[in-house]
Amino acid sequence: MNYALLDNKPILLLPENYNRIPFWRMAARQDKVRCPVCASALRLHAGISFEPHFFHPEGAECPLLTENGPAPLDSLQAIDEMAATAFQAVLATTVEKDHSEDNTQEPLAFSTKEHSEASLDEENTTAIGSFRLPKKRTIGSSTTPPPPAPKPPVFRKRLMPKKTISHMAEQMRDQPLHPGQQQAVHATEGPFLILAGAGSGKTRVMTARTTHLICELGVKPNQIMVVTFTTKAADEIRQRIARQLPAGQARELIAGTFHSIFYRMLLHHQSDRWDQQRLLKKDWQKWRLMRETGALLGHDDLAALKETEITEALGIVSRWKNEYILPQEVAYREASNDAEKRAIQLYPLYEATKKKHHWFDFDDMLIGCYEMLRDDPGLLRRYQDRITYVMVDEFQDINRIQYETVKLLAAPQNNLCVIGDDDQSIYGFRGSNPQYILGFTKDFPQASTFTLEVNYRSHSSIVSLGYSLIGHNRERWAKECQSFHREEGDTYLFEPEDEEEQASRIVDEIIHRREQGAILGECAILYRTNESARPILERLSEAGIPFHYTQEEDSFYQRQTVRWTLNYLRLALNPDDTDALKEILSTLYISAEMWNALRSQAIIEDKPILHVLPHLTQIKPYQRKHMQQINEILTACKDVPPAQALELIYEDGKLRDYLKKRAKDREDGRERWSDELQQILAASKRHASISDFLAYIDQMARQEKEWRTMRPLPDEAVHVLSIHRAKGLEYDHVFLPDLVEGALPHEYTLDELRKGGSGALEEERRLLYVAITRARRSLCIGIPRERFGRKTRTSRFIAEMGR
Ligand SMILES: Nc1ncnc2c1ncn2[C@@H]1O[C@H](COP(=O)(O)OP(=O)(O)OP(=O)(O)O)[C@@H](O)[C@H]1O
Repeated sequence: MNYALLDNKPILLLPENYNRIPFWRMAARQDKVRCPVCASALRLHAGISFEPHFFHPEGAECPLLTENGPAPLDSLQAIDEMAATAFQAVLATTVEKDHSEDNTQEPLAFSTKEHSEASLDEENTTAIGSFRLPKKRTIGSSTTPPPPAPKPPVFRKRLMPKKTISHMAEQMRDQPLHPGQQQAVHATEGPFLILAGAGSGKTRVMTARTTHLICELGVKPNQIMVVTFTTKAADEIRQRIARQLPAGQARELIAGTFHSIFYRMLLHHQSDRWDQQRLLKKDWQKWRLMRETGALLGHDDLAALKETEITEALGIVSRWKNEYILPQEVAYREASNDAEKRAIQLYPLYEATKKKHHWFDFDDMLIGCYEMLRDDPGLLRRYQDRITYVMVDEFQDINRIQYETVKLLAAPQNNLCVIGDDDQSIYGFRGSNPQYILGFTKDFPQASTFTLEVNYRSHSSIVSLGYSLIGHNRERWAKECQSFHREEGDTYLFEPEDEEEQASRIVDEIIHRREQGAILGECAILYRTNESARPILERLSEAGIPFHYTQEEDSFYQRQTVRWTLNYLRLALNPDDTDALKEILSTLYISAEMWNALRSQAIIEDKPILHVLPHLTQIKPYQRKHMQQINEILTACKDVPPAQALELIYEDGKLRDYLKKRAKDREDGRERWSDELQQILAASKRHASISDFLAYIDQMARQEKEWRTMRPLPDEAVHVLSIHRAKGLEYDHVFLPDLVEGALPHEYTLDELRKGGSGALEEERRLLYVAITRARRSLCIGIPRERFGRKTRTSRFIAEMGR
């Protein structure tokens, strides 16, 4: 139903007031939205593909519902009529009452506004007769026309592709391998480049090619090396092949990622040197090593470096190593920025320290294997004799050191088949380079090239959106593409108010699809940056929907800025909360040493520590004034909604000033703290009281521990993952949040663009292309109108791909 009562006033869900949905959603959570027939609390369901509506929660008893739960579909109309009559009755009495009490009452669409907004309207408007006009506007005499009203956000619309691609011919349908795929399977000798678009069956072709080599051509499985991008892909190929081969044979196949195959070789020949106990797996292990080394060697500048600076520099070092650029080669390089300068300084030191302690990192495995084969011709020969066929999947993401090693192994026969899609190269920051796929035929002039251009995965409008977008990249191999599926598919664009509402809409949509028969495991939410995941995970948790999520960052609520902010709120509720006060002392410029003095004073005066703060003798007059203010602010915060309290704490309480100064002192130019403040603010807007908000956060913090250990069955949980991790995977329903400038394309990319480089923008476009092409049937793209409390701009990619 699209009508309900809010505080006994009728509200109507009509397109012109859909912008009220976040507020009504919150009111419904607080049981303030009621059914006009039975007066029970209603919930609001506002997803993406369907009209928003109010509904009775499970177990409600209402004439609108049958005894056995919601009424069957065929009686819906009768129910609607019944409710509408009841609603009209309330409406009539309300309007009558309103007219008799106040003849400036707004029309129905506006009578539903919440009080704060209504009073704001009164402040900013002037009453003339029964009309309200905005202040600072004159009537009639003005020659300048009023500025056009901003376009209302799009609640939901179909996103139509800019270019429509053709369908595959009817007579070629329904065969396990189509002619192009068959050709790729049967061409086995010599170098071979398969350029394949997204969803064109690369995995299928690799599997079929391997079985063809073994079953038709009698090649032994241990003579074939298949390199995949993920262990999961290697396992999948092995499983598929196992179904077609005698027992045990599939296990002999040399299949895996570059790292796993090369590491096995290293362990076999140099087991002492490559003991996995000596592997530096995590970034923190590396930066700690560097910091300690710096201190030991008396490099004060190194010891003073921040964790982020060391990690950033080691990222550059890793890229150099993947490009096989050695420390001595970078020594004389002119650094293009500070990070590169630090990397030049760190690289030799990092390598020497590792060597001294016999440690190694993942990049060393690649270099180690390459050098082992290059420097031992006898060993190389043995491998070359044994491995007679080499296949490399996701070749667009290969880096130099991997490519050089593959070339060594494939020689001299060069039965080297590489499969890739230059449009899906998304690991530039790790040293991978689409130039290797684009230049393969130069390295192997005798190579045959095939293209696979039919997309078998996605419904046609999804394929068209992907190709409309990627066509804007200059550095690419142009491909003709066709769609196997004739169904158009669902492609939606929606513009929620902010990231919180965006998460609510996605989750409501998933609930709706589940009711329509969709499997949760076939729904995926793909994000560009980790920040996008938080509200989504929280909303999934609230709705009790299981999900798969690999924690990639620290918990949001454990971050320093967030902890400080929440402790201010805790103190507002309870000035006796000593733990909270102790944590925020530094933000008040009170040293930890004063804590004991404060406690003694509080005991003597029998007051909360917060209240004795202004009376401390050790503090300066300006501090005393600030402490008094803090006490006043926190007292004022107690009874206001958390969002209002946060504004007071940020501004009047000067928390924002403190964080800004702190970031400046640490020369940490990144505005992460500011985004974090805005994220807390956005989250708080969904709660009416501080206690409600803090209880919610405690619950989320508890649930987060469960998220880390939760292992639901694949089909029974929604997938929440980064676009990078989604490569090679596919889902029926894909949701892409935050298609705004600064998120996708990422802020770093925009920085590079401002400096004149366009390479990073092309990689971001490829990233979005990968995301879009993961979807089989439906794709929903969210454009929150605010993110981190700031107005957003729609991602430039939207206009490139659709209309
Ligand atoms: N000849 C075919 N007929 C019908 N379906 C096919 C055919 N070939 C592949 N498919 C299906 O198309 C989908 C995509 O195939 P696959 O995952 O092998 O593509 P891919 O090229 O590896 O994709 P991507 O690079 O985008 O990850 C799969 O669901 C697969 O089963």
